[in-house]
Amino acid sequence: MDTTESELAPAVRSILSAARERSGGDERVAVDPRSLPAAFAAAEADDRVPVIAEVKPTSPTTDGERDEDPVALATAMVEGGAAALSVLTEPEHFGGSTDALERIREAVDVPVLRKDFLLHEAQFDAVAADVVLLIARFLGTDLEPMVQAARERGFQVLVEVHDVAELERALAAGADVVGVNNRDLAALEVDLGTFERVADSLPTAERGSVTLIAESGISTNEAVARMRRAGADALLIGSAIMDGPVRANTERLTTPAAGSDTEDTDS
Ligand SMILES: O=C(O)c1ccccc1NCC(=O)[C@H](O)[C@H](O)COP(=O)(O)O
Repeated sequence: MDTTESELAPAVRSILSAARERSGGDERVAVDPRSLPAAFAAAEADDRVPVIAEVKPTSPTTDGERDEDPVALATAMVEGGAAALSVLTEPEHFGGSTDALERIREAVDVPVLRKDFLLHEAQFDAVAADVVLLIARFLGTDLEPMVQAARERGFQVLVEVHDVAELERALAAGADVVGVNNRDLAALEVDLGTFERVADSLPTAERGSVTLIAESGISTNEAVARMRRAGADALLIGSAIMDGPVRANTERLTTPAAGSDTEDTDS
């Protein structure tokens, strides 16, 4: 891990400590994944903003917990126009489960991202998904072998970064889908300028071959437009969809806003 443990918010230290202890599956998983880039292209062709809607029952920065059936939430997100889904499988801090992911993936036909804090290869074998998340900040020199181990099982890989140095490490590890998290996992503060700065540093040679996803803190159509102007091929949105009626929230954020060039005031 690049960041020293003491720099992290206490909640994140607790998440990592639990993640280190979590076991994997008994048998090696082999996946025939639904294509994430194809799902984004299909959304664009249908005039929808490509959004990965996140089933996130709770989190360290959320008050309360949504206890509805995760399959009902996921289905409503797809009905609202989500191109893909992200499902938290972290149980202790996000209220997620591998069982929920399994049931959601059976119920929908869009790609499903497993959102978790994966630190060991065996943890890939806990459940099949179309995409797995690997967080550059927490994997250090293990990033490249973890990317390879995920691909050997058939998973597509979303490598999450937060700054330009992590973007360089992600590209060196062979990432072709990169998520830029606007949430600083050390301080848990959100700044939409993070995506703008990191996307701007993507080398010209990589622009056609890397799918860029803006993650976290996106709650308005103005923020959606701002991330798209900065080069986001897709957006990962959790709280703004989970906070209220998920179908209507997804519909609002996947529908390009009239006047999307208005100045955004989100920080
Ligand atoms: O969301 C949190 O509170 C959180 C706390 C500590 C570590 C990670 C956290 N979130 C992970 C995520 O990346 C988000 O769930 C995801 O990007 C969606 O963000 P948002 O739209 O802001 O819910």
